[in-house]
Amino acid sequence: MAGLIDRWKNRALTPQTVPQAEGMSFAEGKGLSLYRQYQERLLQINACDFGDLILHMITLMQNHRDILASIQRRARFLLVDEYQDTNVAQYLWLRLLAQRPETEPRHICCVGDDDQSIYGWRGAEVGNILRFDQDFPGAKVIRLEQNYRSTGHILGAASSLIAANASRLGKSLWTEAGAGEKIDLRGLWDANEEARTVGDLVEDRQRQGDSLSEMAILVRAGFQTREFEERMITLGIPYRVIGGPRFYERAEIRDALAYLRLLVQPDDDLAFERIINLPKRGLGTAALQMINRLARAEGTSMSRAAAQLIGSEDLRPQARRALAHFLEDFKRWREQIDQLDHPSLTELILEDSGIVEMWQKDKSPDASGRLENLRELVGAMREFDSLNGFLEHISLVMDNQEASGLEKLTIMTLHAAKGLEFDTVFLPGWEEGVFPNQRSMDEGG
Ligand SMILES: Nc1ncnc2c1ncn2[C@@H]1O[C@H](COP(=O)(O)OP(=O)(O)OP(=O)(O)O)[C@@H](O)[C@H]1O
Repeated sequence: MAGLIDRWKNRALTPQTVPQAEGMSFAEGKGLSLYRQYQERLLQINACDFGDLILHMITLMQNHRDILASIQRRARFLLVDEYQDTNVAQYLWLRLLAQRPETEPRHICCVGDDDQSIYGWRGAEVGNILRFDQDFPGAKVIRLEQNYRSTGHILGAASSLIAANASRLGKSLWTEAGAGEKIDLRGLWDANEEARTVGDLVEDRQRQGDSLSEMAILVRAGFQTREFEERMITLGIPYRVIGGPRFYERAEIRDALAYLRLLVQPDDDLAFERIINLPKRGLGTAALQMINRLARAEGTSMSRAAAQLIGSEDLRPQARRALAHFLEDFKRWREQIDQLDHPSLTELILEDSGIVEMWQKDKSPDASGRLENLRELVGAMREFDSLNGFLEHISLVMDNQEASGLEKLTIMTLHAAKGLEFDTVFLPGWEEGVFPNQRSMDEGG
């Protein structure tokens, strides 16, 4: 619901202006009415959400011309960066600010690059920049075509790729930096081979005296960092993941690992505590405290204390039932250890426990990335002979504390890399469905 409302706000739609058909689109037709109630509640508690910051300004400026005029008098020079990433609401807000009376000078300067529009998925409208000279007649368009960042070969390759884009103003980049090294293009079998090859190339460059902090691996989606992280750990190359935790430190991965650890080691209290109420199964703090107290009193593990508790009357019946289910699930999964291979067993656990469903129902923007990470985890397990072997590997990986002060190789998504510069860049995973991402092909933007 939060996502839906945010998208409406990005398009400058208030509860009064959401089109009727769209208003019926959520919660069995209640979307619009929930939006209205949400706005009323915000008003009652004198609060604004992020989208309101601009939406209220638009409403205010549209309905109170005197206020608009006074703001226009104060904001005489407008400078906008990353114009290609503005959404409808920001655009309308800007138009209102910029439309000073004809008799007064208008000063607005927008910098942007239609070829770098990467935020369509959160409401950015590349159309804003494409229409700029019509929206602001008389504005002068200056093409900044000299590039200071990249060498000739890189510009050439990038320009010919982007030439295939459908909506763009078009420009021809050039540089005085010289042709530079050629782009090294290789077809490799899978991510594992990519990680090996990149690892070797990084080492080669290090031997030639290149600094690790001048090298980066850029991936399209978060789950892809895993192969590279493992390879760098094996080679002892210090690395950092920008824009998010390292793969095995991500919350959903730690959750899944806790399930697996408890599976093979029922006395692992840390794992037990992490997942006892994840996904939520009505075993809150009270139940947990009771299990904890009993475990300490008896000098036993929480799993064993929990098993005792379900035979007693101490817990509320609902919590007792939930706890019994939880323990039965684990008993059933343990019986499968010898029947199923460990990736299939993990898939089963992720499904049965409700973890997958929990993320499928989650409407936050990173939920689909978390599901991808979980799939990647199952994929990673296939490289090991047994569950124990895999878990041992993980403890080694997790132990590999981030060394501070050292030069590090950077691993990050292309989105996080915007505006940064490196001497050597590796771009793995350019394959159907990954880059471009399948979702962006299906949904556009
Ligand atoms: N006139 C110049 N002479 C030399 N170097 C320059 C010049 N202008 C920009 N640069 C260099 O080019 C790089 C990119 O500059 P800048 O960040 O201003 O570009 P940008 O177009 O705003 O980038 P983006 O598209 O990411 O917004 C920087 O390393 C900067 O130092």
